[in-house]
Amino acid sequence: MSNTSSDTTEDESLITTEVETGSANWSPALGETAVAARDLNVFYGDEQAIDDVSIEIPEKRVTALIGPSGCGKSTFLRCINRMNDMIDVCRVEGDVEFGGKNVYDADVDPVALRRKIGMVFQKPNPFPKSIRDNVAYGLKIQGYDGDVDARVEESLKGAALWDEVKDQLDSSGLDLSGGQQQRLCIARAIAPDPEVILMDEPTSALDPVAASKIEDLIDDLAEEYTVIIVTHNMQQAARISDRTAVFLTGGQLVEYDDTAKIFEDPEEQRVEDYITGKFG
Ligand SMILES: Nc1ncnc2c1ncn2[C@@H]1O[C@H](COP(=O)(O)OP(=O)(O)OP(=O)(O)O)[C@@H](O)[C@H]1O
Repeated sequence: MSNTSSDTTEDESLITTEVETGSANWSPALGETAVAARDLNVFYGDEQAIDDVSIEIPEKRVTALIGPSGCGKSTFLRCINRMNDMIDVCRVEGDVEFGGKNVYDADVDPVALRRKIGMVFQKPNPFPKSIRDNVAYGLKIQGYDGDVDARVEESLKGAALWDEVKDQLDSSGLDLSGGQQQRLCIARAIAPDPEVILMDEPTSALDPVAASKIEDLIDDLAEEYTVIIVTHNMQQAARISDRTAVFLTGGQLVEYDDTAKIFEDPEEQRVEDYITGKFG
């Protein structure tokens, strides 16, 4: 959607790359690639957390990253918007392409990148500020010169929270329920008009009703945004994602395909064993 936005600068623009044809597990109907990793290796000191991962993630779809604890899902997710830059011992080799550019190129501004690739974390983390200011925060930092209140309303509507909070925009975001706080964080992530939303286990700290609302919301978000979600919940991955990437121990991407294929007829025995609960 923001390909056409007037505030998109050349540096930030997303030049979507054509999906390689002939790839055995690629459905042409998926459209263009939003994010691609090429020969990605990630290390924490001497420990390798991602092992030579290449993947093309389609735009405006939900892609789930699943796999046992410690297999590198969160590390991979954090590579996409350079959140791993914050970790001193972390070293990244290879490319992550977004907008036809490697996000690790020297001239990429990580702050601008994170406006285009927003992130939502496991535990809702609103700022100790009003609901309005939580959503407006990123807009103010980027010097947004449009109508902030209108953008706040639009973002809260986009996060399916507006009806619940429209009469209390000056109340603290911390006074909301856990599920509402998480939707507030989603509103905060979509306010700067991103193209990709990364979600790291966004429902695992929520009760089932709140989690179900976020799942419905993710489905709606994928009409406008590319959603990449780490989840431990395989039913959730099966319910909400179009594509599923299975990481296994050692940071290897073992299988990546349409979600139905992964859950019904995976190619790899190790994937079948993981999905049927034989390990992990
Ligand atoms: N900040 C860090 N410093 C050092 N090692 C780390 C750091 N973060 C992750 N690791 C290591 O990298 C590997 C991958 O971790 P990561 O959190 O990416 O896996 P994960 O699949 O997301 O795990 P989980 O499902 O438990 O969240 C693990 O061995 C972990 O111990």
